[in-house]
Amino acid sequence: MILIKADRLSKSYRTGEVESIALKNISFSVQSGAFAAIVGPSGSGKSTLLNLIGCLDHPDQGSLLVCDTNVTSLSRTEAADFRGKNIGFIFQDFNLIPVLTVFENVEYPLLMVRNWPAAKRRERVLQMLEAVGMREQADKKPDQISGGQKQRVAVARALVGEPRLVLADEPTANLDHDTAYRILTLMKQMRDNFGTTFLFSTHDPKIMQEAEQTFMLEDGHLTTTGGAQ
Ligand SMILES: Nc1ncnc2c1ncn2[C@@H]1O[C@H](COP(=O)(O)OP(=O)(O)OP(=O)(O)O)[C@@H](O)[C@H]1O
Repeated sequence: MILIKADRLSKSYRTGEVESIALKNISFSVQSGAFAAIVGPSGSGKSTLLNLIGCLDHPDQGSLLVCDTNVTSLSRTEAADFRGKNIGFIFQDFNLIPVLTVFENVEYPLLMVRNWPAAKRRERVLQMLEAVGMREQADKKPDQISGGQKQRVAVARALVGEPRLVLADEPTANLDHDTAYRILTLMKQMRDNFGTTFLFSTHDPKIMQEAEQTFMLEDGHLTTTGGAQ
């Protein structure tokens, strides 16, 4: 089953008189359960593409289907509702809330988008912390854990609301290679265990090899696709 289908997507940014083309006529699809990477150098359009798929921005042209929804022209409220139900996000700088504990950071999305009783929330958060190997650290604050551990917590937070899709913008950019590799292994394990589709961006060829499907971007053009279509 196809989870993401992009057809001739284009996106430009205008700053004063200057227009920069971030994506030009991008077409591709991602199957449900994929572990896929968008690869390309800095400025090639990776974040722009992830932002469109995550409904954080609109394309100028083309169509985009995500989780059975045409997201091309959702309103802000519709987009927020769609994201809450379907998409988890992982960021390169982890984006944990410093004043909250590990447990509270993972619980946060449930408080925002799920009307679950406290006991059910607690059970789900502990299940996710267990899955990423961070249950013992539940009461610590983000500044008391390592970068790799922070990203483990971020993986748990992304998955806690049972999204169909996780989008990760350079999730390993701030990690050393061994830790980066372990985070990718963890993400793949989560895909295997929960069936969640993962799409992540990277500029690192070594990290790219961990993906089962790759999309290469260069100056806003999709130059190569590899792996399952
Ligand atoms: N908000 C914006 N305003 C103006 N130009 C932008 C904006 N966001 C991105 N761009 C431009 O669009 C192009 C693609 O940028 P994008 O951030 O998507 O690339 P990227 O591959 O994610 O790069 P990086 O790896 O450095 O994050 C670049 O030329 C960039 O300068």
